[in-house]
Amino acid sequence: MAKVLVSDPIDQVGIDILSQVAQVDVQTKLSPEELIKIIPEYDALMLRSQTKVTKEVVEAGTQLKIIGRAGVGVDNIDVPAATRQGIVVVNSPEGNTIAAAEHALAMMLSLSRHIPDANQSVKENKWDRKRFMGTEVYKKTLGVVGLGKIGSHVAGVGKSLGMKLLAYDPFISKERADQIGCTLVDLDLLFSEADYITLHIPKTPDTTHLINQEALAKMKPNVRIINCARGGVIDEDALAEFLQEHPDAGAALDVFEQEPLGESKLRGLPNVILTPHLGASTAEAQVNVAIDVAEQIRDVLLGLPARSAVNIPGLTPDVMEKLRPYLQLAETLGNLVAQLAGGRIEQLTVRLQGDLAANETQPIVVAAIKGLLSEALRERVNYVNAAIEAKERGIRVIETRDASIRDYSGSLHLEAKGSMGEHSVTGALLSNGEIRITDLDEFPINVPPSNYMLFTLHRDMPGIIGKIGSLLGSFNVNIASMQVGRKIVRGDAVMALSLDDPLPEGILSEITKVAGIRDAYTVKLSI
Ligand SMILES: NC(=O)c1ccc[n+]([C@@H]2O[C@H](COP(=O)([O-])OP(=O)(O)OC[C@H]3O[C@@H](n4cnc5c(N)ncnc54)[C@H](O)[C@@H]3O)[C@@H](O)[C@H]2O)c1
Ligand SMILES: O=C(O)[C@H](O)COP(=O)(O)O
Repeated sequence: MAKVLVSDPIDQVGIDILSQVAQVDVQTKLSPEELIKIIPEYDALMLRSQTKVTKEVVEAGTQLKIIGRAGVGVDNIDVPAATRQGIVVVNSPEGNTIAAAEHALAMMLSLSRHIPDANQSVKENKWDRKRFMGTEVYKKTLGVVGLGKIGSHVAGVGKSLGMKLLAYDPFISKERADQIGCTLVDLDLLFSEADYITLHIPKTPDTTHLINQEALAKMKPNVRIINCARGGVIDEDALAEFLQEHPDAGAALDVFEQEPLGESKLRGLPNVILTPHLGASTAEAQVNVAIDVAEQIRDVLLGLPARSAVNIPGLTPDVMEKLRPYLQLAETLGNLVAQLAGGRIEQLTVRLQGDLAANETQPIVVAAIKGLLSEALRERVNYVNAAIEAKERGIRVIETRDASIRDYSGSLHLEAKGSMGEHSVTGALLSNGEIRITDLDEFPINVPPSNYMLFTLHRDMPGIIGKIGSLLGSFNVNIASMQVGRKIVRGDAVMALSLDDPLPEGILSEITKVAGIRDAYTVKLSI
C-alpha cells in the first residue's frame, strides 16, 4: 500500500480521502533533519506553508511521486528540484481565494477603524473614543497590485464599498480589468494615487521588495498598505521606517519575509496590524484545499493525472482524457525513433498532422520526448521531467503542425537527428484506437507496434523476404506479421516485422550480411 506523509495540519476530510488508497501518517512540526530521515519511506507528501521542502528533502524522497500543497503558494517547495526528479507538484489554486480576499478586506477595514487597538483598549477597561477616530473607505482609491483570483475578488468588494479602483498587473488585459471595474495604471501612478494599496502578487524575482524605500517615497503620507500575499514583496525595514516617519500611514501584514516573524521593528509600531499568516485560515477554505489536494494525490497514486499540477502544464484531466490515445501514440513513436536513430540524439521534430494539428501540441510533444528518453532513462523519465531532461541533454525539440497532411484523419510524425544519423516515423490511430506505424524513413507501411520488431532497409528484389524469414526461423524466432513498403518497384524498400520472440544476440550482423540488406534495426517497444 502506498504511504502518504501529512506534515502540516490538514482538515480531516483530506486524510479520509487519502486513507482510501494509502497509509496516511500525520507528523507535523518535523525538523528538517527529521523530515529528510523519514521521507524516503513515502510515496506522497501533503503539506501547507510551514513545511520547507528543500532540494535535500526532494532528493531524499526517492519514492516520492507527488507533493501536494493544500493551498496556493508553492514557494516553500523546491519545484525545480521536484521537476528534475519527476515528482508532480500540485496545489489548490482556488480553494482559499475567498478566505484570503476576505482577510485582506478585514485588514483594510481594521486599519481604517483601528479595530485591533480599540478592542484591546476596551479589554483593558478603557473607554477611549477619541483615540480611535477612523476614516471611511467610501470614495477612497484602492490600488490593487496583482489582479488575479484574490485581487479581483478584493476589487469587486472594494467597488461595492464605493471605492475607486486602480490596478497594476502587467499580465492582465484592459478588457479583463474593465470587466472587474478597475482602471489599469502603471505602478508609479498607483503608488501616488492610492489611499489603500493591497498586494495580491506571487513572490518572484520581479516582485521581491516591490514595496521598498523608493516605492514608499511615491506614496501618500497617509497611505494604508495591506499584504496578504507573500512575505518578501515588501522590504520590511523600509516599511517600518516609513511608518515611523508617517504616523497617519498604516500597514496590515499577514505574511513576512521570515515566518514565524522573528525580531522585527514592525512589532512596536502603533500603526501596524500583524496576523500570523491567517489568510487561508477559514473552516471553509481548509475543507476546500484539503479535498482538492487529497483527491489529486489519490488520483496520482492510482496512476491518474492531477488537475492542478504546477510542473506539468496542460495536462488537465479533460485534456488528458481527450489526448490519452495520442499520448500513447507519441510515446511509442518517440521510443521507436530513438531506437532507430541510436546513439546520442541532438534534435527531435514533432509534427502534428491532419486533424491532430488542431490539438494542443505541448502534452503530445512531452509524450514524444518521454518515449524518446525512456530508451536511456527508463522509468526515471515521466511527464513531469521529460522536457527538462531533454533540455539538459542538449536535445533541441521542434514542434510543428500541418493540418493539410490528411493520409489519416490525424497522424503524428517524428524525426530524430543524432550522432548516428537521422530517422523518421509516422503513426496514426485507427477508429478503434489501435496504433499503426504508417511510415518509416518516408516509406509507407502499415504495421501495429509490437514488443519485438525488426526493421530493414533493403533493395526491393526477389528472394530477400524469404531469406530473412529463414534466418529468423533458424534462430527460432516466430514472425507475427510482416510488411514491405517501397516507393518504386525494385528500388529501395523497408521491411517491418512484428515478432513473437526477442531477437537473440548476434542475429543483426547475420541479417546485414544478406545480399540486398542495407541496414537492419531491432526494436523493443512497451505495448
Ligand atoms: N495570506 C494567505 O494565507 C494567502 C492565501 C492564499 C493566497 N496567498 C497568496 O496570494 C497571492 C495571490 O494569489 P492568487 O490566488 O490571487 O494568485 P493569481 O495567480 O490568481 O494572481 C496573481 C496575479 O499577480 C499577477 N502578477 C504576477 N507578477 C506580477 C507583477 N510583477 N506585478 C503585478 N502583478 C503581477 C499575475 O498576473 C496574477 O494576475 C499569492 O502570492 C498567493 O500565494 C496568500
Ligand atoms: O499560499 C497559500 O495558500 C496561503 O499562503 C496559505 O498558507 P497556509 O496553508 O499555510 O495557511
